[in-house]
Amino acid sequence: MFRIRTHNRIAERGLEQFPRDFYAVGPEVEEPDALLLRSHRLHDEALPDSVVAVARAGAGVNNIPVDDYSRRGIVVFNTPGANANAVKELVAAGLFLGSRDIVGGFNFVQSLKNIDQPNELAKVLEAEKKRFSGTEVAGKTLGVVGLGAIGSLVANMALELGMRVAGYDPAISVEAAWRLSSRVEKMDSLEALLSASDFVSLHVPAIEQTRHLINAETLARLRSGARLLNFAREEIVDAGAVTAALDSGHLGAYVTDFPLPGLLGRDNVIVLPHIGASTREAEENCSVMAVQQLMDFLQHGNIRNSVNFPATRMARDGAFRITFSNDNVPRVLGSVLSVLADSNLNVLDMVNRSRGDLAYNIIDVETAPESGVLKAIAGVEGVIRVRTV
Ligand SMILES: NC(=O)C1=CN([C@@H]2O[C@H](COP(=O)(O)OP(=O)(O)OC[C@H]3O[C@@H](n4cnc5c(N)ncnc54)[C@H](O)[C@@H]3O)[C@@H](O)[C@H]2O)C=CC1
Ligand SMILES: O=C(O)CCC(=O)C(=O)O
Repeated sequence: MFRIRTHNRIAERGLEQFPRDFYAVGPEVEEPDALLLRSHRLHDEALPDSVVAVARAGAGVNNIPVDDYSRRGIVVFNTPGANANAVKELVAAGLFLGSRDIVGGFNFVQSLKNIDQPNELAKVLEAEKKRFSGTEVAGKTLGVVGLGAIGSLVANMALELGMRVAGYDPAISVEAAWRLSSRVEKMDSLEALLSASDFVSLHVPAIEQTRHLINAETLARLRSGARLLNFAREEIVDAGAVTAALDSGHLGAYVTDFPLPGLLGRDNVIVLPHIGASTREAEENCSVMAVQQLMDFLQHGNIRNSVNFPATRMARDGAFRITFSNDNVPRVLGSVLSVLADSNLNVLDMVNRSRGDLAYNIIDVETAPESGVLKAIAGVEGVIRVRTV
């Protein structure tokens, strides 16, 4: 029986893939083998010793202490691209919310609910509508910072709206580069992108290197009146610097999915309650992908879409399987193979992959390994965690 503890609302379409005869799943599950969550924050929360994997049904993993878990051999998964279209569509809305006073106009019309004569209503609307005029996005330049799963879709979408698009991503993946239209102008630096853009949309992960990427200095590079969209994460933007730039008029508007008290109640700030990925389709995609990855890992030891361990997969034909993670240093694999040889276990197949400081191994053996063998493997210097699956 595998035990999965869930946090947040995980779409049923994924959860129903767990065969219930050998999976216990739910928020109250004790001694879980794995956690399945969305934005639930795991920093400062004790992790049960039983956990071997954490699956994030979504893209960002800044709610998970990945470095700490890596040292403990806990495999962290995410679901790359599964919610990208949902975010792209909300960014499209964000562009229009930032360029036309849709929110002001909507609130104004709502405030007229006590006028019951159509003629009188029409008169007030005609007299006041000039207060809510805006600009068009067509012909303007959108700068996209981060051209991964979401940024590349946003860039291509903006071209379809008739915008010019500039992109900046010093570590763009081959896959994202293939997706990107050749009409997107590649910028050499963030500063160059900011000074060329009327709108800027952020699509980078929240990591140490991107904390306050947008600050007083970088905001100063923006064209006067430019609009900033942040559907990535709160910490990428220095909110104090943004409010100062809004107050001075240098920044025309801030549209974000990440509310903070100082941002609320301002005319030129549009704040949404982190709903970028809140569509039925995205929630289902993320849930299905996360569940499939977890099951493949728990039942077969295969790793796909992990943010800390190397992708590792080996076909299975009924053999007994041992998996182990280790520090990526010489002699660990050799010592483990010696343990197997000393125990008369015949190796049928094996795979060894590394990523940075970590390595992961799948070894199929002909006969069932006894618990003493697993203990001996765990005792090899550099081995982090051992399982039989
Ligand atoms: N509002 C919401 O509900 C959602 C927000 N997100 C946020 O969006 C972020 C991006 O998501 P994806 O596009 O799926 O991730 P991704 O991993 O596919 O793309 C991120 C891209 O940012 C680039 N990058 C990293 N540091 C950079 C820097 N300093 N300057 C420029 N580019 C840089 C990377 O090379 C990569 O290509 C997530 O990490 C998450 O924080 C994701 C999904 C939903
Ligand atoms: O699960 C959610 O609603 C948040 C999605 C998100 O922010 C992400 O995937 O990074």
